[in-house]
Amino acid sequence: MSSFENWLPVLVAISTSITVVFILLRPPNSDTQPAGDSNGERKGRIQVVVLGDIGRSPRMQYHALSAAKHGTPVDLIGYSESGLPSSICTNPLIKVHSILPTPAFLKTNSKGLSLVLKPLKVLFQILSLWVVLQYRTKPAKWIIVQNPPSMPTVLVAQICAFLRNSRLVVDWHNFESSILALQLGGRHPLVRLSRSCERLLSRFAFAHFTVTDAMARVLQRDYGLSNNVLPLHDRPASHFRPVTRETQLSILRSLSETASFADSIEAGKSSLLVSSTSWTPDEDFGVLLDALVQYSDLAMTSHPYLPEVLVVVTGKGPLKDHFLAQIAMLKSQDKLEMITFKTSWLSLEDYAGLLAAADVGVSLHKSTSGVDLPMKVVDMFGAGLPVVGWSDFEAWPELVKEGINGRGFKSAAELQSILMELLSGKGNELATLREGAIREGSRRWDDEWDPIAGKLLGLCP
Ligand SMILES: Nc1nc2c(ncn2[C@@H]2O[C@H](COP(=O)(O)OP(=O)(O)O[C@H]3O[C@H](CO)[C@@H](O)[C@H](O)[C@@H]3O)[C@@H](O)[C@H]2O)c(=O)[nH]1
Repeated sequence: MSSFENWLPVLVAISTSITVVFILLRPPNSDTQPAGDSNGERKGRIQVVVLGDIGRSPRMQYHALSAAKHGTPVDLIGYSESGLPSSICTNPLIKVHSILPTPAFLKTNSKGLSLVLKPLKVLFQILSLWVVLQYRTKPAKWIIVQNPPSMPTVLVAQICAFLRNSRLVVDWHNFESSILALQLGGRHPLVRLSRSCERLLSRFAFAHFTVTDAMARVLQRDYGLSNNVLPLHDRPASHFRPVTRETQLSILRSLSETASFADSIEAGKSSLLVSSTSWTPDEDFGVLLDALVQYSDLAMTSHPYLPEVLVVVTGKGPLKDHFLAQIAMLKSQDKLEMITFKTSWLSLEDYAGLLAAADVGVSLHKSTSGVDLPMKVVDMFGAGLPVVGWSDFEAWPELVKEGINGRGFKSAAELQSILMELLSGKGNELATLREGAIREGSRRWDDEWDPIAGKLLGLCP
């Protein structure tokens, strides 16, 4: 495709969105009172917005729960694809508002059709988000919006905040431009356009939360943001917790993914390795497969003392089938004889239990920006699970302390040798890392949120 063709959908989307905004400028229940006025309802109301599946957006759920804990009414806005934890569903202060899902025919991969359908998809997203933010919810004092995606979410939230006199806080999980660069290359015009949009839009926000200190530095240095850039690290929620050996065994027996291995794990003949993912291109499961092929080969030949490994990968997402096909091929070639793979999507309670009962957690998150971090590692620490993760990016040491609560690797060969060290006889190193993980996980989300976000939002001293 020529670069003009690449640009066209974006230009059409931007112009269409601006047109739509002007058409809809005056919502019926608009409220132009200044933020924080005497209107009781509005005074503390917070909207938490993600253009993604709320059930798979734990950080946005945690924002909602924390604000509600301080007595604030919350509108939690996003797609309703996966089930939500009961702490959200039964909370009288949290109201979930579903954004209309994008129709399947607009999600085409065909290059020709995408010229027409991509702008339509963006337009559809703008309209459905707009309807929720402007018509189905009351004006709020604060809007916390997840970035990415920044287009069109942050743009729409920004305009709604302006029209309703709300204060916008951008919650930076990563940069949209760096995710796009993974597919298109860093010099692609769309990537540059996305970076410019992110930069421009972020200027108008009242404040910014970032998932790392390194990300805050990038916003200050490269995006020119000077005020209210607040690192707010992910921390485990209370449902992730370490459990006793007896509870681990009963969890292993109760979960269908692990039940047939429970005795063998108890006897030390098998180990349980867990990874969670959204099956996106920034996680290379090929690295794990390569490492396990080498591990299986050694366990079958020169290192017969190595245990069998049950690998449970949890999560939903686009690349899952590709990964399953790779496993089937390796199995048919007898390259994974010591390894059993299971994939699953579990209830929150079972997911937390699985992490607490496992031997090692694996993170393959490669960080497109270098300054974001995988939330799954935080879940694992909360459950007292040692982590082995891809470490070749700037922010990794902000989360994992080498040899204390986890180990980092930069290649399949390194991962294989770490797994051999940790799993052979489940030696002392694993026990040391487990103690470190429990220590690291003991600082919880509320301990982090209250003094930073709670203070900014006026909910905590
Ligand atoms: N209930 C349930 N949840 C699951 C399951 N498997 C995974 N999850 C959820 O899915 C998350 C992992 O999804 P990813 O999309 O792989 O997230 P990540 O890379 O670990 O971190 C993301 O969020 C960070 C900020 O919070 C970002 O910094 C990072 O870039 C990324 O977007 C887990 O933390 C967990 O909440 C499951 O079986 N059941």
